[in-house]
Amino acid sequence: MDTDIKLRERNRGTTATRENQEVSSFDLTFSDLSYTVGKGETAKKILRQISGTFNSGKLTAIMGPSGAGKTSLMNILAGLKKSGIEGRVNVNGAERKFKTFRKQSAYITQQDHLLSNLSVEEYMMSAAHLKLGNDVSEKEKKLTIELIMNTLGLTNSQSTRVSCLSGGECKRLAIGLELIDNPAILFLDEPTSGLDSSSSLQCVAVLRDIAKTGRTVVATIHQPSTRLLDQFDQLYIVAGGSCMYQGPVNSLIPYLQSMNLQCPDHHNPADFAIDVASGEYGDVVFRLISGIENGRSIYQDNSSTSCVPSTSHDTEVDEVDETDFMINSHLRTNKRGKNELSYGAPFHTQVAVLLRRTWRTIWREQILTTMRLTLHVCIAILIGLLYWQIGDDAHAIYNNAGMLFFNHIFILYAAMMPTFLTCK
Ligand SMILES: Nc1ncnc2c1ncn2[C@@H]1O[C@H](COP(=O)(O)OP(=O)(O)OP(=O)(O)O)[C@@H](O)[C@H]1O
Repeated sequence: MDTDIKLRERNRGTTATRENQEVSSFDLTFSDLSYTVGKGETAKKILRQISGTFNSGKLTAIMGPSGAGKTSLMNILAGLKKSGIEGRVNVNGAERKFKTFRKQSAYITQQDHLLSNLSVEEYMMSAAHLKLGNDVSEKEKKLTIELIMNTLGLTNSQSTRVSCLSGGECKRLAIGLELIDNPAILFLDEPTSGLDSSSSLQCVAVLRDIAKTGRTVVATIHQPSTRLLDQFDQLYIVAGGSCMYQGPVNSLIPYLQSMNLQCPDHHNPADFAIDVASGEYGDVVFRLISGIENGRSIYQDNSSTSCVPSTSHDTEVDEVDETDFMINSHLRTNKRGKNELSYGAPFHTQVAVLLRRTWRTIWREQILTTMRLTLHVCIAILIGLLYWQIGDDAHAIYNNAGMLFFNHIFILYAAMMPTFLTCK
């Protein structure tokens, strides 16, 4: 209760400075993007001169049948793939610069690679130390993570270890960790995979809130329910490496209707669109791709002009409520790392934070720690008995060398043991 009040007070305090906050928004456009893997006869075209626009302040879903090229597209846009690519990717109209872009954006993978023995708060704090560096005070870091946890609904679980979190909470934690250094563009690969419908809704609602703060949020998504789909602002459908639809979610059905494709009553529009993209309604995909000019246009359900060039978009950010602003204001204050291209914490801080974090995780592996302690004690007794008082005996030089060799090997393997035992 106290924390709630404090947070509200802090929030009120930051609201006063709202006018002074610079909102850096990044519109991502890509044109004639092709992606080919392999060479010569084995070459495979994954993306085919695809174009599109992902606007700031919008939550965009990339949808499509399995193998259509969604992940490839997102990896290319996030800068994770660099070879075999043709075409242009622009940020706010200027060519994307990899070094800058990697710092302006964050990529949240489908699998959360989280350390299971840390609590939510410890995890967030370690990330804050690493990402925000020494220029940001401890108090400011604490405030930042408190606000992120509050916004993502993780406050009640802040002392819970990752191993005990639900799937939805793990996903929200993964998002929270990326939010600490205030990325302007957020890519998420299937953020709802493995979550039940209510956790999926919660997760996407969080993403929607983040988008409302002026960020560009792009997520690939598989078979969303109608309710889930409604949470998204924009939809980008990939079919066989080409763009089949780009536009607002609620314009999807009118677009398909304009191509003589009638979504059956009570049918999930997302499922219908995927069926169409998979070719279940005949060879209409080509018409759909031409209709949207392979992503060069954005469809709008407007009787006079149905398609507008993808560059003429509305970048106006929706009105944000108190919660949205919490992310907006406090995270924006931490933008120095992004804009000045610094590397967050200096090397010695990184080493110290990572050592502390590793020590905690190892110590909390109770079975492992007990085993290691027992093993060390047993081996120490054994070596002590075997090589008792040989150090002063010049005749036992080979035994001395043998003991040193044995100790080195033992220390080496004992250090590797946690990796063997904890890797899955
Ligand atoms: N490096 C590669 N070498 C060969 N084929 C590849 C490579 N990368 C991707 N592909 C192929 O490209 C196609 C698109 O892959 P991608 O992962 O982008 O699809 P997707 O739409 O994300 O699928 P899913 O929804 O199943 O994850 C697939 O057929 C995949 O096998």
